[in-house]
Amino acid sequence: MRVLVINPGGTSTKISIFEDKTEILKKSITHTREELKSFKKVFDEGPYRKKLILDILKQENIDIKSFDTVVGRGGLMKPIEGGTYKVNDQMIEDLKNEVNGEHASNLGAVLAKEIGDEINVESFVVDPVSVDEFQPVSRFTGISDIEKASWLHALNHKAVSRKVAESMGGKYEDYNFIVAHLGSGISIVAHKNGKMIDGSGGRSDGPFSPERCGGLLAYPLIELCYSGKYTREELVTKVSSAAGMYDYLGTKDMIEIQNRVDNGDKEAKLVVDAFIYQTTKEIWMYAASLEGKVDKIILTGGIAYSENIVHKISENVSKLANVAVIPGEMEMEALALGALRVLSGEEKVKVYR
Ligand SMILES: Nc1ncnc2c1ncn2[C@@H]1O[C@H](COP(=O)(O)OP(=O)(O)O)[C@@H](O)[C@H]1O
Ligand SMILES: CCCC(=O)OP(=O)(O)O
Repeated sequence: MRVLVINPGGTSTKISIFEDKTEILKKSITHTREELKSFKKVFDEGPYRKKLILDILKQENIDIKSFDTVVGRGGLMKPIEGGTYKVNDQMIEDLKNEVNGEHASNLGAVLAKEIGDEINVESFVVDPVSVDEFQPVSRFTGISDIEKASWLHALNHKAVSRKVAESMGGKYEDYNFIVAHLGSGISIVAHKNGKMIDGSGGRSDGPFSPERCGGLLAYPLIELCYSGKYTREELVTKVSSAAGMYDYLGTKDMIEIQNRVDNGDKEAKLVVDAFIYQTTKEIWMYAASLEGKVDKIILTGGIAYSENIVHKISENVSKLANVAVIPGEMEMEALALGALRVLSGEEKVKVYR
């Protein structure tokens, strides 16, 4: 089976080719802010990103007709349970109408379907961002107009959990994990026997990240909204891509920030300490969702490459459970394997309605 995997992100489009479970090609196209500025909506970027993908395949002398399936990172469709879904018209319509918000991953299904349709093969998405397995009690905020919903890096969460479970000799469903995805966005989630029952994610919840705010205080936020300092659009941009480390230190690059710390920059040290403190607190908090029965804490995402941060968080949570570190992400592999599981009949494909 030859699988084309497409993963559109805020600043990149990643593609991989898998032959069965083996990745034979991986490419990442970086998009600058300037480049994407001309598109009003994420959805408008589709044709541009598609052309870049097809150009790479051409450069690599890969015939698109050679693919047996195309799989994309699923975005913000209606809340659904985890699994592999065939891309259908309803899904495309919902993504186009941004039923659950705007995010680059919304293009995953669109690009997979367009290329799949062209070569007459099925297209899929796996564990989209809108996978919502929260238990009812996790949804309360204390204000009936606002419900907490799942909006997180579900694909990588489930992929690293499956990997760690396998290394422990069991299945994802056999264990309780707390997974901290530490990337440019952060999500920290309690996984109970294969379900993400509670967690903090990309929408102003949890610790601040390299580019996003964390959980915000209601009253100061109301004051800021009505202060006239920012328009609505500016504030949305700020909390989603110009907050966190960037707002405090002017960069989202954790390697640079660590260099500053190593060179004695006290301000940078305090911000990094605050990040470690908030992340530690959040991990301990989700232990409560698992009644303290935590089989493993998993640290993943780009920041999990940082020896200093990983060491400090691991020390801070060592009384709770052992820590496994899977730096970076396993998204491309998770997408390919998700499609292969349904094509081989190992797992039933899910229908999006
Ligand atoms: N070796 C490293 N040490 C510390 N931080 C790193 C390292 N490599 C990447 N990062 C940081 O990880 C973050 C990006 O994480 P990543 O998981 O790639 O996020 P995304 O895919 O959401 O952009 C950036 O802040 C980057 O600086
Ligand atoms: C919160 C899940 C979606 C998300 O924010 O992903 P990125 O951090 O890759 O933008």
